[in-house]
Amino acid sequence: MSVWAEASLDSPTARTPSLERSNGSSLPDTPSEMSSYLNAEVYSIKPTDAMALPLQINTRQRALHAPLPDILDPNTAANVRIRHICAIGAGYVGGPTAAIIALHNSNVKVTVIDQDERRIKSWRGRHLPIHEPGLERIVRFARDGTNGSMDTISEQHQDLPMGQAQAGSDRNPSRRPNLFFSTACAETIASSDMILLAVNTPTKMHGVGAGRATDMAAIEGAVRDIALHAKPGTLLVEKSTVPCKTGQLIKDVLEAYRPGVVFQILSNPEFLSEGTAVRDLLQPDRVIIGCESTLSGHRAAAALANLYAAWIPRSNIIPTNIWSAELCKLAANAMLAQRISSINSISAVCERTGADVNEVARSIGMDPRIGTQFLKAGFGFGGSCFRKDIASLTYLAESLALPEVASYWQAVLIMNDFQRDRFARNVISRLNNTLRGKKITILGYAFKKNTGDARESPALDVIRILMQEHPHTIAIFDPLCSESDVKRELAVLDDCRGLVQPNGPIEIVTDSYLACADSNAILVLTDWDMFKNTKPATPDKFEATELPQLDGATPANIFRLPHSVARVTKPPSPPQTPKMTGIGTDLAEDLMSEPECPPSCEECGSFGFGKDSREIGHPLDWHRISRSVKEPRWVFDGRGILDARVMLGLGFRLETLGRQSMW
Ligand SMILES: NC(=O)c1ccc[n+]([C@@H]2O[C@H](COP(=O)([O-])OP(=O)(O)OC[C@H]3O[C@@H](n4cnc5c(N)ncnc54)[C@H](O)[C@@H]3O)[C@@H](O)[C@H]2O)c1
Ligand SMILES: O=c1ccn([C@@H]2O[C@H](COP(=O)(O)OP(=O)(O)O[C@H]3O[C@H](CO)[C@@H](O)[C@H](O)[C@H]3O)[C@@H](O)[C@H]2O)c(=O)[nH]1
Repeated sequence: MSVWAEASLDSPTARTPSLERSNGSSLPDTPSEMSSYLNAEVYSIKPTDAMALPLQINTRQRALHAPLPDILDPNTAANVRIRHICAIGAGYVGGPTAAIIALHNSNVKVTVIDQDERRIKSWRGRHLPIHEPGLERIVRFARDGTNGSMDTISEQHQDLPMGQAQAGSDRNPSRRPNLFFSTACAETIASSDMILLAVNTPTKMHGVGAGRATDMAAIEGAVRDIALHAKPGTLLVEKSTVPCKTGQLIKDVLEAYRPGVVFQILSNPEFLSEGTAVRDLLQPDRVIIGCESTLSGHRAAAALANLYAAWIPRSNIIPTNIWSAELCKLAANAMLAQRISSINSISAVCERTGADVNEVARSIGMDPRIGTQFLKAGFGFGGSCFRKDIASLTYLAESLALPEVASYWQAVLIMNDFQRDRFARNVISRLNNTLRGKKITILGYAFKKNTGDARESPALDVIRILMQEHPHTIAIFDPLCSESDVKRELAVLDDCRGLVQPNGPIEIVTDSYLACADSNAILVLTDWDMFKNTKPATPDKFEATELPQLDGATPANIFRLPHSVARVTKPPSPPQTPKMTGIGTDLAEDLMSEPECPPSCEECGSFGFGKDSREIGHPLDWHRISRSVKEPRWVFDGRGILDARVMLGLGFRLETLGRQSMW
């Protein structure tokens, strides 16, 4: 271990001795060998190694370089010039993160690369591949530029320290594009000073650790590309959620493919939630930066901190060591999911006792030690993160010979499955234990509102269980999920081949009223505001967003206020006319024109992304639906969003998780 601690990382050309491998063997050559190496190696950490290493480095380095410069001091990175940043992975993290960094650092070029040509084409065009409230305007701003009356900020303030360029003016400047999307991976990597790793890290589906371990293939591929093409001294930032100790693996892979060349590795986990990604990125609770305890480690971390400091108070930036940074992401997700499973377990008790889970959640949430968030009972959490990150944590714990820790977190997933199963089985039970000849309507496929992400939707498992009862039709309506995405997800059901073909039992319907017509039961599976039968406090917004208001910021200057001027205040209640992501209409008018779509563009008129945003936000008329469904008008509320009295008044039989039946 001391080999690494002693590495002279302060010279960009110095050879970095790699960590000693426990079995003493050389690194594998082929990608598949490398993949198994990554998975075997990451979990072969001895508990003593995992805990002692940062301490050893700290102790050693304190002796070598005491005191190390402050990461939060802007001058610490004075000799680190970041002119070009590359984000690998144009997904839910890479795209929005790059866009916000570009927006706030107009003197830095930011290029997002991906091997998926379709995705890159979408990012370059009018139909972004992911939907996030407010994102489109920000991408337009940074990607296309504006044609205001002033010279570009980058021309005017070229010698200002990074991140301070925007603060200088209170007029609308013109702005050259500084956000790019490309499939030219090698060239982009080669010209970058900093690389953000934002590739997918799903659960391994086969082989060692299948179903639990993290599949490191995408990380490995990206790191190999970096090793082959990046300049010596390039800063590598882990944005992906990875198992603890991945920084060490990355170092080993780099050393294997590019022996002797030094790269600095930072861990900077992303905490954004889908549906609120723009708000989360603009005003994160904290930014964690894990680095090595060396002079160059601190300089690298300070360079990253300077980028964030363009819009985030330095007090919200938390420096730490790499392993803590990696682990805190898994731990945060596990604890959030654990709260949901906890309240869901209580919901089952409520149904049998007559208690109301909403009342219980409200009462316990008022204890400030517990807090109100993530206590909404429902038919289980979904999304691409919680399940796989808890699986990764349990696998890590097992690998560290901590079976009790593993089974503790495993219970969170078991409770989630239990909740989903009992919701689906209750539907079948209420419909007399048979779905033959019946139509079931599913309102909402996305795992949560305000996103079109169809991955890991808990709806899929409900559909799987319902399909075993051979319903005549399952009609699915979601205001934002695209038909092709839902079909792709449904295709993973083992017994689902052909089910979504014409005349198959599963229909994806673009009209909510058609989806509900003649239905024997309506299942509300996403908490879209449009499904609610009460007036939502904040309606679903698409182009408009729920961004917090900033004191002293007009819509036009909100992005140019230095954070010291912009004080965060609570959003006004009731909400004002929604702002267009904070970029005022005057700036919006200055936006350079968007690329045109070809006349044959399928997305221009398609369901999902092409849909008119005003139509999406239009609330459902439950009265109209009550007249078109079959008696006895069953509604199963999997998200606890429907007002029972209103539904009963319309003649529905409402079943809500965590409450006794209402009919
Ligand atoms: N989705 C979220 O809300 C969220 C939030 C925080 C953290 N994360 C984490 O961030 C990471 C990315 O998540 P995501 O949802 O953005 O994933 P994603 O699947 O949407 O995007 C990943 C992209 O990386 C690309 N890619 C993979 N290997 C590549 C390579 N070698 N070169 C170029 N491109 C490559 C893929 O083609 C894909 O487009 C994951 O580790 C995830 O756990 C996700
Ligand atoms: O009280 C609650 C809160 C959420 N959910 C469900 O939990 C799932 C996840 O919701 P949320 O956490 O809001 O969305 P994600 O986009 O999955 O974000 C989580 O996962 C991301 C990826 O790691 C992290 O960055 C975020 O911090 C973390 O909140 C969804 O199905 C929600 O419906 C509930 O059932 N009850």
